Amino acid sequence: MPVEPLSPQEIEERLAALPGWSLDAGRLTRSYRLGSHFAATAMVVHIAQVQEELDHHSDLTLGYNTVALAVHTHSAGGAVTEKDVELARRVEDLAAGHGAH
Ligand SMILES: C[C@H](O)[C@H](O)[C@H]1CNC2=NC(N)=NC(=O)C2=N1
Repeated sequence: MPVEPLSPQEIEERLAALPGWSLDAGRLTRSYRLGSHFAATAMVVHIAQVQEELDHHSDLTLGYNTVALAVHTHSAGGAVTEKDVELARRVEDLAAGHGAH
């Protein structure tokens, strides 16, 4: 089933409930800082598991002690959709357990 693009107002509403997330160059983005490179790496693996479960994948960047995500929906022509919001929510849910902030 095709996913519909969210309107700018819908994106703002979703972002209001996702502190730390923003719309940057048409993608939902957030960066996290962690306690070590190993902790950041473990979070990347956890996010990869969620992305496989959802069959929805961000551009996921591992730094020394940072993890950054940028996501939009390829199958919706690069628009932001509920699938991106769902991934952002799932990442928020797991972030605290990794000590990410
Ligand atoms: C075949 C597979 O379901 C698709 O290619 C999925 C994979 N992950 C995806 N991720 C993102 N961000 N957008 C998509 O449209 C998408 N499509």
